[in-house]
Amino acid sequence: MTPRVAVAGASGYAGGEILRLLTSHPGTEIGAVTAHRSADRHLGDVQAQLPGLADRVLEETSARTLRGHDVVFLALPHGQSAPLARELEPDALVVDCGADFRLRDPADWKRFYGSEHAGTWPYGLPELPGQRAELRGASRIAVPGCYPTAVTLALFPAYAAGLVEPEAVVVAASGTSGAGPAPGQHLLGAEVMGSMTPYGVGGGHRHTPELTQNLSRVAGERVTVSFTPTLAPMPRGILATCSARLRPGAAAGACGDGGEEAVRAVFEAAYADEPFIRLLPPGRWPSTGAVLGSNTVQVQVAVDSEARRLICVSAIDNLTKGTAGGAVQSMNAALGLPEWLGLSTNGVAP
Ligand SMILES: NC(=O)C1=CN([C@@H]2O[C@H](COP(=O)(O)OP(=O)(O)OC[C@H]3O[C@@H](n4cnc5c(N)ncnc54)[C@H](OP(=O)(O)O)[C@@H]3O)[C@@H](O)[C@H]2O)C=CC1
Ligand SMILES: CC(=O)N[C@@H](CCC(=O)OP(=O)(O)O)C(=O)O
Repeated sequence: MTPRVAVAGASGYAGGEILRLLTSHPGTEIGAVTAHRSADRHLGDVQAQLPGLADRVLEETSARTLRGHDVVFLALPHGQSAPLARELEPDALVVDCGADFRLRDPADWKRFYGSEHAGTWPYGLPELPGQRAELRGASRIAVPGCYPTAVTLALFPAYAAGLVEPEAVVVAASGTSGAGPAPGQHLLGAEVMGSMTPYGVGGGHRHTPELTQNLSRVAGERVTVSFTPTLAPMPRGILATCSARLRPGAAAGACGDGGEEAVRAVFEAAYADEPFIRLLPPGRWPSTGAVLGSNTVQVQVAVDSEARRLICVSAIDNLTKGTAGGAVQSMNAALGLPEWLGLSTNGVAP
């Protein structure tokens, strides 16, 4: 039987992107679409890019409207998912795009989100080593933050192979849709266009513990991450530039003749069976424009022999692979469907 899918937060950026993907998903049927302030409005009033669903009426977001579905996507502000999820059927698949269930350490949650920790769900990043087994048949999934998706997928092969020291430095630029449509002064077009600025500098961004959690798990030891996010004057996309010092043994090989090929071979092997990760040919670099609207992750790696550092660069669309695409991919994995169903590797360019 075709799974019936509800989308909570259907009036938002992430909810709208989930619906865009589900309209081309051959294995699901769209059920309730819900919202908060936009409840009772037509979807066409708030998501003009979805003409096929324009006549659907947004219902209020509540357990009553979401129950009775096989799959429920929650695309709500942080903190709203946990109380709602408790009221949903235990055997429905609930996929949360918010942060409520991503972190394992309650102290991390308290420090970065300020409230009580609601728990930890299987993490919706199928490419993370060992994660597919955890997702298959799962009834609750926590979709990663957009920066953690871009950074973890760029760096995990280096940590899995023991190539680098457990201290990474990441500078990542994101399009403004990553912040949602909240009318903060700093997101006005006049403030954002033609200008770039960092934020959350000095370990203050809430994705820092998520990055540490992911990379430490792969490395088998605690990995610290110095993470600096940057707001870029574009609607969508994340470009993450990640680096880590090569371990002395690895550096000797990686910085010598043919070393970069050996490093590439590690990444090629790690990504070999991944439908959405593309290690670019030597000399080509990831660009956000090339992955727009797709579930693709572009990656490139280089060895800086002088600094003895490994550089890994990735590009994703924050709303597709960084949220809604990752959510649909994880749903597919949980339901035992091909992971690529409803998801494209082709971007929209120029
Ligand atoms: N934007 C991105 O790139 C990413 C977002 N996410 C996560 O996805 C979630 C949604 O983000 P995004 O779509 O950007 O945010 P939006 O602000 O665009 O959408 C939020 C949605 O939640 C609804 N909503 C607002 N307040 C409440 C409330 N109190 N109770 C129930 N529903 C409410 C809104 O309804 P209405 O508009 O009708 O009031 C809207 O549908 C967040 O947790 C975010 O962190 C994750 C990764 C990346
Ligand atoms: C540009 C921008 O503001 N981006 C958001 C990240 C959005 C996201 O993926 O994260 P969550 O799901 O954890 O909110 C931020 O830095 O807060």
